[in-house]
Amino acid sequence: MTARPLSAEKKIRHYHFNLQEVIRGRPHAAYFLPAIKVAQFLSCGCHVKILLADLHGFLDADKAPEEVLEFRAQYYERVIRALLRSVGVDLSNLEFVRGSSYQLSPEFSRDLLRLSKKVSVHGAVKASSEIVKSTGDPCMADAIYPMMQLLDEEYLDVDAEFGGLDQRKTFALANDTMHKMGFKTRAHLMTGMVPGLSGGKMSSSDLKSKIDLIDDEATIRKKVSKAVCAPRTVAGNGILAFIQHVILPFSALRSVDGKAALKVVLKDQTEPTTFTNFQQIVSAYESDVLTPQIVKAIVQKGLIELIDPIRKEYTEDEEWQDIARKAYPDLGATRPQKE
Ligand SMILES: N[C@@H](Cc1ccc(O)cc1)C(=O)O
Repeated sequence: MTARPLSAEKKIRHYHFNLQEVIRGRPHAAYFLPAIKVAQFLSCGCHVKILLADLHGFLDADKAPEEVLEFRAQYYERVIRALLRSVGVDLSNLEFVRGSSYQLSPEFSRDLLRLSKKVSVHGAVKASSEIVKSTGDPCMADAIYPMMQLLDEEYLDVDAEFGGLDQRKTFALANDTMHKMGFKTRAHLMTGMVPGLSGGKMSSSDLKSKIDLIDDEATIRKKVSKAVCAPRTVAGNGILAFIQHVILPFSALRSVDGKAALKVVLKDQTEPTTFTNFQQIVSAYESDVLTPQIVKAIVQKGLIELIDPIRKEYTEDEEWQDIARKAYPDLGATRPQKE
């Protein structure tokens, strides 16, 4: 998807997207991926609603204990705003909605009961199987979770829902079920699951390798330099994936003509080469003129550029730091994290 604005006629229709965030671990650098997508939606003239799914976070095998939900929601909202500001996009068409702000209403409860008569227990558990952390025997929460996610589309009044590929079973359930409730069936947009910077899925529980959005320059450099990045190998390479999904689209969002451009000095060269798409980068990497050292340096520079304004905002904002302490009491979240 390019960052080119939609035609004026389409703009008036105002698309709604819903980017969901379960309040799990602390947001980290992988969040730039959906942030870039949201930035692209916004720059195309869409109206974006970000659902801070606090009650879902609670339902999901105690990922977020009830007493921290409010603070995590506040922390997420600040981080995501700062993240999008750092990408440099106009936020006037962006809205945050707290799940608990409507999911506890009598109307929602009644719809949930209605929906429970239209979905089989097996179907509901299957729908959430790639999302909730299974603890063996599925509990009722695992079944309630996807049903609430379906109703969210209706209650948020969106035209489309955007999420990772891991949402596909819930999206399939929505396709099969929404019409049975007299609700319209929404479009579902999915991004692939991208390898993390250290290889494997980037996870907020992997504290050592994950790059926090308030890490300082030295820490970012160190973590990126430790990342696994096999020469000539593109598959499973988190550094290249980050260039593909964040650095290149970020450059496109920044440019006047909406086109990506990445200037790089290749091995044994003195003049920079400009890459305009990922395929060119893949070819250069496979032939080793673009080396692991060079691509790591690209990611270090890009991350520092993106994270710097977020960390500055955080360090200057005592209220935010206080929220962080309450949201993540175990992490000593007062200062930008060092290893
Ligand atoms: N299931 C989503 C979170 C979510 C919750 C409620 C929704 O309505 C949408 C999405 C996830 O795993 O991140």
